[in-house]
Amino acid sequence: MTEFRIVEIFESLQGEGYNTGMPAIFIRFAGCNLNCVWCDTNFRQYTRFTLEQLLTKVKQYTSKNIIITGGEPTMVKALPELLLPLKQAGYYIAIESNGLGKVDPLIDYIALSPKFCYQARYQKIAQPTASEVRIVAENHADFLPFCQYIEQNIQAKRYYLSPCEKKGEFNMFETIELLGKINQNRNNNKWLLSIQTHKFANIE
Ligand SMILES: Nc1nc2[nH]cc(C(=O)O)c2c(=O)[nH]1
Ligand code: SF4
Ligand SMILES: [Mg+2]
Repeated sequence: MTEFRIVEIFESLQGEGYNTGMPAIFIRFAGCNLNCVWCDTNFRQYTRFTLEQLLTKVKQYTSKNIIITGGEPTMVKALPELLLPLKQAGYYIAIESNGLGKVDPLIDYIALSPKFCYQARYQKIAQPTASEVRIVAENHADFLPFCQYIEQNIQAKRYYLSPCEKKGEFNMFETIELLGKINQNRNNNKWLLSIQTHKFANIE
């Protein structure tokens, strides 16, 4: 029987990107194909859930929005087995992915966060379309060329830079400075700022 490796399930508000404030049930899957030094998620500790246990748990919450996250949820082979019954039950499903895997077509909203620290891995683009792209801002001479490369190769409605949290500090100045540079000489289709607002609101 299929088992899902789940780090946590909780109901909260989307903290990041265009849907900030949207109530949602977060399903955090274990496992990731990357190992970013500033990763804020323990994706190695998990509990096993059967499909039935997972669906029962989800239905205990009030929200009709689901955010599939991780870890890296595109690595979860059995994901379609979960997505189909969730869609049939009327849930709106969003995903948070690093963009290295293909996103299932049943997903309604795709947020991709390509990682500059693994830029060589993005030479081949697995998922060339998204609802939004969010890149964690890094202070490096090659960072903005990476953002431009992603903008050219992943077609999205919106592009964001997001401050990076290291040891409880956000590189806010660096981030807005980078935004200024990438938006120089453009009025529309600007890159936007995405903040992990849940960390300031002290919610999950
Ligand atoms: N509130 C809240 N919003 C989020 N958006 C993306 C998250 C993630 O960890 O993928 C996250 C998270 O962990 N909490
Ligand atoms: S891709 Fe995301 S979950 Fe995976 S190591 Fe990097 S920050 Fe952590
Ligand atoms: Mg998080």
